[in-house]
Amino acid sequence: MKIERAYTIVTAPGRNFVTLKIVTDEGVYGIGDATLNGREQAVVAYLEEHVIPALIGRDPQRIEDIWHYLYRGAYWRRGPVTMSAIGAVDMALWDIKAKAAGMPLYQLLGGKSRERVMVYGHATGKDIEACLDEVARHVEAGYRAVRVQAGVPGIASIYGVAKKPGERYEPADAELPAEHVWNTAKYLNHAPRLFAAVRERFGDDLHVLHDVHHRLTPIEAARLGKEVEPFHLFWLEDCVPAENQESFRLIRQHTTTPLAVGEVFNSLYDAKALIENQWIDYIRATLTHAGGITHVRRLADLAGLYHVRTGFHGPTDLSPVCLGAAIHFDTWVPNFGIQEYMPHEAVTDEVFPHDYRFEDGHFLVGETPGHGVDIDEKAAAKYPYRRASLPVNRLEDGTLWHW
Ligand SMILES: O=C(O)[C@H](O)[C@@H](O)[C@H](O)[C@H](O)CO
Repeated sequence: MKIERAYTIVTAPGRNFVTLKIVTDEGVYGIGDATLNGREQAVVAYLEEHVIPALIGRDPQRIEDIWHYLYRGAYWRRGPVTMSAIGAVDMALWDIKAKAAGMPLYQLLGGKSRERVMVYGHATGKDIEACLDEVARHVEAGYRAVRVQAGVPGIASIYGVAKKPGERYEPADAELPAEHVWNTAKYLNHAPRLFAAVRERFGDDLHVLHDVHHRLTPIEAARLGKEVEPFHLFWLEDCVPAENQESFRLIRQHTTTPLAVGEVFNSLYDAKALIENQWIDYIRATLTHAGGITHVRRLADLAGLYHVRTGFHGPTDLSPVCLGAAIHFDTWVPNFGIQEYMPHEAVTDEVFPHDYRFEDGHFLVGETPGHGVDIDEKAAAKYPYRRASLPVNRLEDGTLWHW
């Protein structure tokens, strides 16, 4: 088998997505998700100029060799653009291998470790009351786990909370970055009240999660983790920016609140110290941004040695292709924790037909050979790319902060 053709498809059904399609001389094709929110065209250029020309004529079944060819062979290692491009190639090649074998992807990985994959949904509201109503809506829909984010009095806009009630939250909401204002003291005083209210209304059984979105310093994160211990969070996510993995040592010394991190990681090396020192409980790197199935499998295996479980990133800015492949991975991976789920818009699902199903707070993997997600190129052509950027955050004195 040989790779005959490969090309990128950029489409915006609801939001921008980049898909790589690899076609073989035997007619089998595979697709991979290459979407890097707010930086989509950088990955397209990387794929078209540097990756696709080097793939033509290669044997698509040699996934391992192609992975190293693209990683070591670039000389310049890691980084979100490179790793998302490699991730898309890798996902498409696993899709091809599984189709050629006539098996759903999870079978090739090692078979089912579980019957279904628990997900967490997002409940957000402009204040605690509105957020509780959203939690109730999720519980009624069958969710066992819910991430809660509420507006904070005195902070005009907050991460995760839509501008208008009932509106979908999409962070890349402007052509150039919108400017938000942040106040750590107000947030820290308010956040524990939200978790107290959730426990009060929904009891002990619901899994409650929260995303700090990288905004605290280590000692502030330690305070938050410690103060919310009575509310037994499933996890506290991205409590500090994690380039300095050592920061988590300090947080860990102060709190038993479980910690999750890694959605912006693109390599095992971003998480190595976090895992080996058991400073975290859940690793959130996912297939598109961290070099595909081949690399994330190594990361998950390392994590498993240290009791760290997976909790893959699953926002709407990863396409159904990444989500579908992730559900196969989640079905197989022994040290699975949870899968994030932000439902895509109906137009997105129309462009990306798939066989995974959501039922009773869980995903059920499909049985179609491959990863079970396709792209309808005709439908995709109806939704042209529009530049969209993630916001920036400033402190009240104008200092640029972490968004
Ligand atoms: O926990 C999450 O799902 C995330 O924080 C996302 O929603 C990011 O903000 C988004 O992926 C940025 O592109």
